[in-house]
Amino acid sequence: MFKVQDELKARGEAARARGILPLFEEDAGRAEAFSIGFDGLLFDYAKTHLDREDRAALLGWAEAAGVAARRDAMFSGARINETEGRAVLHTALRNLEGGPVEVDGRDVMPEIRDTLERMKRFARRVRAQSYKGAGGEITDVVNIGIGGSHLGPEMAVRALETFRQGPRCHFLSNVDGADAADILDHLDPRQTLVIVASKSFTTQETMTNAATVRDWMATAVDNPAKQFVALSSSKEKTAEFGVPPEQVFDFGDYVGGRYSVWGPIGLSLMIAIGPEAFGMMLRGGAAMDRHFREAPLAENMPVMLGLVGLWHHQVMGFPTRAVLPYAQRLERLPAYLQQLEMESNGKRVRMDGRTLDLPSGPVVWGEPGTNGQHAFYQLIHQGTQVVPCEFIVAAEGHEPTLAHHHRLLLANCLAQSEALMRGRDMATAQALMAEAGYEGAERDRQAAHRVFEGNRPSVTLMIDQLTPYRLGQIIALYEHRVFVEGVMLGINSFDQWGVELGKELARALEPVLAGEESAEGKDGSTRALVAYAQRFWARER
Ligand SMILES: O=P(O)(O)OC[C@H]1O[C@H](O)[C@H](O)[C@@H](O)[C@@H]1O
Repeated sequence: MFKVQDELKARGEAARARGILPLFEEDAGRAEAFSIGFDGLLFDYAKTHLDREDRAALLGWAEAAGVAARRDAMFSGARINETEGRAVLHTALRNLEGGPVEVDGRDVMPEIRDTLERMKRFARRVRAQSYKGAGGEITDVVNIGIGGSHLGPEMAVRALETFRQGPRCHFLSNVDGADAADILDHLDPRQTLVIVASKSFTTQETMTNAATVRDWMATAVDNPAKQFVALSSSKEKTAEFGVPPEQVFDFGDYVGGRYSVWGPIGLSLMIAIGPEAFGMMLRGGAAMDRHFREAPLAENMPVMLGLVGLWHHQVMGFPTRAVLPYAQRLERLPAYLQQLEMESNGKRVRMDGRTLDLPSGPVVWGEPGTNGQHAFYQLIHQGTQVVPCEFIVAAEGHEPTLAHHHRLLLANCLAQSEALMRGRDMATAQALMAEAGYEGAERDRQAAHRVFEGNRPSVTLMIDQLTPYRLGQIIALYEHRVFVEGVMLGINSFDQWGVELGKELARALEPVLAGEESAEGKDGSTRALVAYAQRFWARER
């Protein structure tokens, strides 16, 4: 195993001491050498501590970890999700111009194409208003799902609002009745199409919400199941629920939940933006797949984004990373990436069963700029923790009459990465305070608060404009980045055993809360919290 602890740790320390800005002075070609342009995207990682030798060392690690071979195994349909015994083929969902993809000798492309055609036909009918609810045309679509069956379509529908001509889409996910109440409150059941999105069709939150929405619909519609669509891997369970088979869109177990927006789980998106625009998103994803498979590692965008991630978290020891889209319509991208990255790489055991000897994936968080600037950027600029930032911004917006807004947005984005890198030293701060009339010790005290350490790394992903194609590229870029980091850490990015224990305990606690089972055996804290709720309920009744 390549010893990152040794060579790279030493490199990380040297890089920290050296800083970022001097690298631009030493290397006039740095901006070009530390960026990758591909098919309309510009990924700039020049504002990091990496120099050419550090990068070569990271690439050495990628080679030693067998990233290329593992990537090829994934695309080939091998069962690389070893803890669940599954192939990992979300890429096949967008392989529409490619050749066959086989799992155990069976080509999965015909079933993928067939389902996509059925989705298109259905989406067209809803959009053309030839598919009708009990009260006429469908004005609203409610997608019921959680995790991977929620975040992808919700994020993408919001991102592509400019392209929406179809009915309004709502996303019901939380088992909190408030979520259902707030969404249903504004809708007419006779004109609402309900999509139950659940790969397993057993997820407690989704099935509870689906039953509630079916009851709500039954108050106004004779046959509510007719206005239900199911997206799932389990045809038996969708039949049990009563969804007509022609309204069930299924997919293979080789599509993981958090990678599933490209197929049936994306139906609400397809209804919103239309099959053609949805197809453009698939094309964008496929273009990134080709790049990931073909570009040499050093010029490979997902590989380099992954290496920068590992450099920041595993080598430099920065505990989190912020995703900061300067695009209001990408407001759900950080939440989407939280699942993609943290559910994929937040693990402490390697594929071979050994405990990781490096930190696993970082905490990922973020909010759109410029809003974040007026909230948490204080910590990013002057806090004691370094937060590597990932900026995403388009050169142009979709509001031609508001182009001046967009220039301000872009100026703010670029200013932040510059400020993080440059900082402001004590001498400059002192001069500013002297100008403001402070003197002596008071000048220095005031100046200390206005110092910015600088040397804080960021990367910027720049696009021309946020379109379905670009969104497809961006999602696939992040999917492959997560893959690269997972392979290099030796972990399985495609299972999620860590979510199971809480589910089991919740199932056991419900009857305890209901008073049907005793709280005996529970810890004192849990017993006290149960007792508080029960006392409250007793008083209410
Ligand atoms: O699509 P479903 O089977 O309903 O699963 C929904 C979600 O719940 C699971 O517990 C996992 O944490 C997610 O990876 C998954 O996307």
